[in-house]
Amino acid sequence: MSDVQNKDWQVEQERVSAVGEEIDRKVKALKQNTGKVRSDVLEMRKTFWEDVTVNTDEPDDMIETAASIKQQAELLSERERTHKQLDRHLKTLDRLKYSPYFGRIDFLEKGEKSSDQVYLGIASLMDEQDENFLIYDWRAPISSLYYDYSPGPAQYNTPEEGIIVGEMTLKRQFIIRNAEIKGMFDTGVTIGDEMLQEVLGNNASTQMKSIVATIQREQNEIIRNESSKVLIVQGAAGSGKTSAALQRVAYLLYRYRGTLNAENIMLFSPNSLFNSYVATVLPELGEENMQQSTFQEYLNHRIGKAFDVEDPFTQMEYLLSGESEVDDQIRGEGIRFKASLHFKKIIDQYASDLSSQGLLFRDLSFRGDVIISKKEIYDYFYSLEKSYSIPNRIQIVKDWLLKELRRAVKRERSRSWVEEEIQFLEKEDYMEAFKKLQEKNRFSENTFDDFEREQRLLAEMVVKEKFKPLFVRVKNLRFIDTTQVYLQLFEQDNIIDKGLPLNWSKICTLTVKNFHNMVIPYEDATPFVYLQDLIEGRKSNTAIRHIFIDEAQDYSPFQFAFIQRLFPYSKMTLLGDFNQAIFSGATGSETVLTDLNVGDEDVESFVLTKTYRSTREIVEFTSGLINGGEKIEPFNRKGRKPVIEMVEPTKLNSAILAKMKEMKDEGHRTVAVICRTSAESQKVYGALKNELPLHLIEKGTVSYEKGNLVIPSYLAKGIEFDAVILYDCSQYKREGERKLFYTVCTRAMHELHMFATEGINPLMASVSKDAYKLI
Ligand SMILES: Nc1ncnc2c1ncn2[C@@H]1O[C@H](COP(=O)(O)OP(=O)(O)OP(=O)(O)O)[C@@H](O)[C@H]1O
Repeated sequence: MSDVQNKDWQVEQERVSAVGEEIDRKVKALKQNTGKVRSDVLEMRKTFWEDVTVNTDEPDDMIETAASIKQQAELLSERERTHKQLDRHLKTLDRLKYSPYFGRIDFLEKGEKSSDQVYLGIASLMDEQDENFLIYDWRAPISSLYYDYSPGPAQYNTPEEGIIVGEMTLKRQFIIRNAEIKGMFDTGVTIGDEMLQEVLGNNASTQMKSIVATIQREQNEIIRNESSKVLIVQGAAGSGKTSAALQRVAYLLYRYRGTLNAENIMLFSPNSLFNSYVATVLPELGEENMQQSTFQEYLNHRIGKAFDVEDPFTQMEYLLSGESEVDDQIRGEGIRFKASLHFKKIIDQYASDLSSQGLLFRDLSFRGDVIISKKEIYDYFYSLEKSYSIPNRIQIVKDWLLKELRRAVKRERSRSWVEEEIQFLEKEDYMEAFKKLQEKNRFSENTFDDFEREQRLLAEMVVKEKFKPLFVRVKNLRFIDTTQVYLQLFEQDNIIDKGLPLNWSKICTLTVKNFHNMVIPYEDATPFVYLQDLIEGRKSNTAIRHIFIDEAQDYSPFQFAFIQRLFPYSKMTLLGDFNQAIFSGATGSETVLTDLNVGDEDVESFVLTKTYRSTREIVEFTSGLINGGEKIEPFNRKGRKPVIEMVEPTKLNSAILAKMKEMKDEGHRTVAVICRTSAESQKVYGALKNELPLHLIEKGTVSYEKGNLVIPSYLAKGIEFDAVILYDCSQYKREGERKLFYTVCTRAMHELHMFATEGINPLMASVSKDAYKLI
């Protein structure tokens, strides 16, 4: 290091220490404040019931009591919120103390005499007088200079003053750990190769990390995009789509602080494992996590317990098992058809036809007798004014049915079964009836009249209790036979007559059979819920303002249209890679990335071709597997070539065991054996679990630890491992599995080792022989 560099280093270290002192001061002040709020909260929790006036004697008192409880609860929750905020702030300061910033730029604004020094960290920090920024938040407008430019002319955009032009005179990067500068580089064009090398060369983590220190220019564009309604990011495996998405959430929360909260943002992710994988990024950046769900969870929630909804993983297992080529073909055709916007249009038309005829209802029965028949409901529905929408008419029918049920309750009171039931009532029920009578002030003394009234009340109680399920059913609109209405599409010839797939009648038989077995195949779940919404009407969700769909290639055009309808006021960010469309790859259906039904003016698309996860050698191998792979640009990190090792089937398990041990000894912390199916994973796990510490990942697994893992192919998407061992790559034979094969190989950061029992698979024919080592 030269003297000048040495001096710079010293000056910067002094600044780090000075900033550390300021942080200490702020922490001290904040802790005092937090302590006060914490004791307030504890005190309030302890004395909660002393501070509310509880009196339940009279209705008026009850109202007053409720109001008092509410007021006290609001006070408590306000204090708790403040406490949470202070706590978060403290944690952020703690992180800043450890590593206050990662970058510095000197910027000379046009017309100014001296340049500003801008230090960038995960949050901003003011000096003691609260006048100057010691650290700028990485999301501040000026910080974008750091990501977008190298030294020289530069500009940035501010919401208040528009574009600010000037010159960047210095760009410096820091690696600071425990308040000590460990590395410092003045950089040129890109954001330091050195720094990226350092970050990417590390071991894989079981939790995703934030990338704020090394965000690349093209990623920054995505993170800060504010203009588009639908933003689509198509990016190669490992190009940082998920990372960009999460930093974008953090950016939006910063940019729209005060109007946009974490609850207003929703991320649809591929599975529960992925949910926990990404869960630490935002808290690490001092932000609350957005809402997260899988689309499957949403569908399950909507369809309820009446049916088993098949999940995409079961669908995948079925397709991979290749049990019957013919069944596969029919199922595949059905899946393609039901994923399409054409099918959505058919359902739209069908729903509009249902306005004049064809809706189906269920009888409402009580104790074996039909009290309102489906025919009566049908007649009532179609007697209503046709200009009312179906959902409006359904509401009117509901009100009518509730009225009819109340009438039935009255009729039923004098039936003999009621008297019998009364005999079996518990003492508490009598007491309750007695209390009610007292409340009504009608109970005078032990007269005959009183007895009569009590009997009437008891009868009403008994009947109402028995009628409860019927009321619930009507309120939940379960008098509509949605299942049968959906199945009509497949049972009546005249409803769908255009653009039908070849094996339509077989698809119909299969669909009906599944529903009768109380199973909704995954491909039917969205169309079914969509039709249900058209009939019942569903209030759109207005709370969610921004939707992120990761692994968007797994969503069909129909599913995306459905999501858009649910969240009409929401902006959308879709991130995906059509080379990893493993579900649609297996069936050849369209995905939302290939068939997006939104106006061009609303859409902005970005393509990420640089990839960061894997070593150059692994990328050279994996990009040979796909069309257009030559466009993928690996980050220059050296490693060993992927290896394909021939092995006899009987020796496969022991070879895997030896390889896992070897990888571990080489210092890899997460070593994943990726199997094609879940059945295969279970077999490997069973065979090896007593030989070394091993975790099996299944579709319900929510998190995983470092170490040795066995995981089915389709669950590995989105995550990464130090070393990947492919169980038996000879099995990936069909063209439909190319994307699956590409996806599993791209999970490896440092090592990719493939075992093969029947030689190289045909999908590898397109890969240059130089890109792997065959042993
Ligand atoms: N700018 C960056 N700086 C540092 N690391 C990065 C950067 N961009 C991406 N990475 C790293 O590259 C890896 C892949 O990133 P990520 O999972 O976000 O990619 P992806 O495009 O979603 O991948 P896939 O489609 O294969 O699931 C992660 O380890 C991530 O931390």
